[in-house]
Amino acid sequence: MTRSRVWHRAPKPEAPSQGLAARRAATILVDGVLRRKQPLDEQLEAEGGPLVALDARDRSLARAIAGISLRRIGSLRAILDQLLAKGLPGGGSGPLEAMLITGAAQILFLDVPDHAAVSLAVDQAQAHRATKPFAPLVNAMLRNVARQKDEFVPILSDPSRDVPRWLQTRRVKAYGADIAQAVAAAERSEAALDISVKGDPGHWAQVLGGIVMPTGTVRVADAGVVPELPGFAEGDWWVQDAAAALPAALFTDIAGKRIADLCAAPGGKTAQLAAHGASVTALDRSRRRLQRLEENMTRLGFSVEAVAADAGDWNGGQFEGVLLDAPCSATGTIRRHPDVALLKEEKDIAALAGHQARLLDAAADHVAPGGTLVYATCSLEREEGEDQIAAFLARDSRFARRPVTAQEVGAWAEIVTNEGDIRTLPSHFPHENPRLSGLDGFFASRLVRSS
Ligand SMILES: C[S@@+](CC[C@H](N)C(=O)[O-])C[C@H]1O[C@@H](n2cnc3c(N)ncnc32)[C@H](O)[C@@H]1O
Repeated sequence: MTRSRVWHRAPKPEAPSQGLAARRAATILVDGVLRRKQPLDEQLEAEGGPLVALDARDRSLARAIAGISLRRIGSLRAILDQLLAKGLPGGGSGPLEAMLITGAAQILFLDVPDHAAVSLAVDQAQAHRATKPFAPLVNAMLRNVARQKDEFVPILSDPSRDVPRWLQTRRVKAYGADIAQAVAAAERSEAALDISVKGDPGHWAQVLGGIVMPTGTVRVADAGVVPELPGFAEGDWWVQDAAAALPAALFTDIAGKRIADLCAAPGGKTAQLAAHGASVTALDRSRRRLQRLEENMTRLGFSVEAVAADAGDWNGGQFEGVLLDAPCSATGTIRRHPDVALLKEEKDIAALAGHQARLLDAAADHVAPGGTLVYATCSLEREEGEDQIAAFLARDSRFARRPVTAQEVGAWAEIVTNEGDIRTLPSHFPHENPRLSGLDGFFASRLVRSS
């Protein structure tokens, strides 16, 4: 039987007695998302977080295990369900489910010997009071996963299994069944490192071993540790998904103009505006995130005005350009943040859309007559994109769309809608190397104020 498995690169495995710390950390991360509903990035950035005591190699292994476990959680749960006729004992006491999920993920998707994955999961179960009684079950289950790999091919080959049902249903409704399935398939691959560069993209593609995308983003597969790459410390480039680089690029001739970036941190789009010579006021409600923006601007050598304020009630006056990269469900970024699929709920969409509408109205008042307003979200939900702009244009007659043309985005017609907005999908930019494929799902619209 042909295997449909894709091996994800993990650091070379060690002897089974080693590597327990990395497995334990991965289990804590996955358990944090599943039971405590804590975002992965928040756990990774937290003081004293699970990776703190690990060396670089174990950190990278723990991240790889947690990442693939969350990315393929629907398939992994289906396989465990098939093996566990009566469900998880005790409804899954403590981190039992996370131990099984991370163990099975190593067996099915990572280049880790089966016996190491099984025995390290059993060691973890034995070391934890809540799971100790179930150590024999962990052993039996994971041995069965290893033994029956080929029987799971039908489960593993349906990408929609890894998308929560409510989200898949919405996608089918918004984009049709084929595109929804292509998006789910694209989300199975880990995203590449995308960077925006100050200088010549061709030069940096050569230095970093990457490719140049139609819009000038440099894309690198398997880049390694970002701060150690050439040009990072020197401030020659910054990390930014190719789709995330599109909204700020919709402002034209901004050298010397005043632009307000209203939801700015950590500053990817602020950096683009500054790189094009704009005088940028970067606003964010979160002081912690604004501090990161300031650190990023210092590294890049850009001088911007950073303001900690709520964009909904800020009295900052008028600008020639306003960018509103609004807080959103982030359902376009699941390739990069697989935990989003597990942490968001359908009811969040309407609440976020209401918040975005209020921010959009506030942003509109900061645009001087003749000025440009760019609205963007990294969501695939129409309520946060196309519908939001349709409703705004219907209620604010001062604004009209200035349609984006394919020429403005590297002749990439696929990402421009009939109305002249940008709509990218994770299934865009297919490449023979899956690690170089895909885009974050973004929406962006460019509006101009007449009076
Ligand atoms: C999508 S992120 C921005 C990403 C950023 N534009 C970039 O390119 O790096 C949204 C940001 O909006 C901020 N935010 C959320 N609600 C806000 C509000 N009412 N006023 C100002 N900032 C807000 C969040 O703190 C978060 O940093």
